[in-house]
Amino acid sequence: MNFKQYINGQWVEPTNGETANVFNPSNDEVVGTVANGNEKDAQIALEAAQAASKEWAKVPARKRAELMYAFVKEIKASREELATVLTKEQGKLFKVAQFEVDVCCSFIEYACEWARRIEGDIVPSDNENEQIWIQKIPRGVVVAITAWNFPLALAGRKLGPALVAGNTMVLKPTTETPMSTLMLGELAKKAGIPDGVLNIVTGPGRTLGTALCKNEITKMVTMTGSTPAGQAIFKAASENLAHVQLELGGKAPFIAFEDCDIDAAVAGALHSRFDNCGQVCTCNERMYVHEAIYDVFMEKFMAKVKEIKVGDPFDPTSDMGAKVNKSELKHMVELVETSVKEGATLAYGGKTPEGKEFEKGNWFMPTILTDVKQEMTIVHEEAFGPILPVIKFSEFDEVVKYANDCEFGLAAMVYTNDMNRVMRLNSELDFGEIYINRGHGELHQGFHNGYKMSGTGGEDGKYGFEQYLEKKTFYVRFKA
Ligand SMILES: NC(=O)C1=CN([C@@H]2O[C@H](COP(=O)(O)OP(=O)(O)OC[C@H]3O[C@@H](n4cnc5c(N)ncnc54)[C@H](OP(=O)(O)O)[C@@H]3O)[C@@H](O)[C@H]2O)C=CC1
Ligand SMILES: O=C(O)[C@@H](O)[C@@H]1OC[C@H](O)[C@H]1O
Repeated sequence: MNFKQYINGQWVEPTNGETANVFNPSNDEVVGTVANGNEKDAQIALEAAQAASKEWAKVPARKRAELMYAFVKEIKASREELATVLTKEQGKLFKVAQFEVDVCCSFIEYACEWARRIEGDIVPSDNENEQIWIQKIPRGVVVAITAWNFPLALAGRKLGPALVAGNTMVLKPTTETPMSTLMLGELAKKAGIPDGVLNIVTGPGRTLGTALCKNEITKMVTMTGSTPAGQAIFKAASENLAHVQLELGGKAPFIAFEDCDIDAAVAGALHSRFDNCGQVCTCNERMYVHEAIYDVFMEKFMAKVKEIKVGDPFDPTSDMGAKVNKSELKHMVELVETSVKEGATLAYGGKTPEGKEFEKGNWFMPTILTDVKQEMTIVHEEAFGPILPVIKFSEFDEVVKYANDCEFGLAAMVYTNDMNRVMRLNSELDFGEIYINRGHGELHQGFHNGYKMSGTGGEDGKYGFEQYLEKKTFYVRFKA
């Protein structure tokens, strides 16, 4: 598969004629090429989005939603092809890739439900014969930049609300996993989305991405990815004070109190760490288990970890695929080495599985570290992979202090049946998204909101949709 830039409803060569290879994380094979675009491509795509923005904003929201439902229909019709490409470029289990296509669709469908809820206000004035009208209008051109862990779902999460709200978009997927996102271009065209409303370009974030963010045409930037990249984007977008929505890194604590349902907590801890090979921003990145249940909990948990089958993502019996690239794999090895040097015990995994099938690709075993201390690197640095440090705790105040001792503040997971404790945790845990008695997994009608270095703005739900709208206030005086 070889892709060009999708601009103004056409597939066009990058201005520099350069291409980049896309590699299969499971076997290192080249699965396709994409445009390795630059600043010039960014300008061309932004001008196309700008040219389409006035007409698209005039389309009644309900009609926009009808076109987006038609887009969803086209995506659903290509579910198997999209999921196959997604697995080949990202390495995720095929069944997870199929689910991700469904999630991309449900993000867009959720946004369509807001089409007839774009409501402003008429506010009484302090002056006689005057009214105040606060109107909700589209921002204009939105730049969306996505990460490699859920490229298709993240695309739907952003283009859905942006386009339903009446904006046009330039979408830049990561160079790691761009192909399934590029396929959305053809499907949007088939659905009747007007040319220029959705443009999809590929190229390095530091060059093409930065050019998109700092351009005066850009009225909003929505990005999902690492904190350092998010900070760079924040700076670039500040040149024209574009509105910025950043979903960044995380280091979610998972806390099992002495009164928890141990089997439920074990199940929640397991999937919250190893889903998508641990490459989810809300993953269980550090686990705190109360001393009273530690032995029985860890016996059950380790038994389940050892059952995890790493393997071919197209094999329905596989439980976990490969890491997305070599540098991520190297990061896994380094984190384990550092942890052991700092005094942790490698209780399981910590290396590439044995076997011929693992000689190529970026394979890493589910890894458990015990005898971990709060001050160790692994408790603070995001792994974003299948490594879990475990700490035994005794007191409530101690574990809350540990949980909050983190530069990130995205998600936290807690298992307890003590309502008083839940209410205290609600006020004392410094995270934007807290799961009580269940593992991670946000819903569209929630609000995916990172505190501290996990981001700014938040997305999803009512508050996420609102960010794709600008307000315009009229003071209207009339003759009585
Ligand atoms: N909070 C959340 O919801 C999520 C957070 N993440 C975080 O993202 C990280 C992993 O994803 P990963 O893709 O490696 O993240 P990166 O931050 O490396 O890249 C994310 C996107 O940003 C682009 N980018 C990078 N630097 C810049 C820049 N200076 N200006 C403009 N765009 C830029 C990248 O382009 P390119 O790579 O093509 O150069 C890519 O499209 C992890 O830290 C994880 O925690 C991931 C998913 C969800
Ligand atoms: O960004 C993430 O890692 C999560 O928010 C993930 O992205 C899309 C999925 O729906 C979420 O689980």
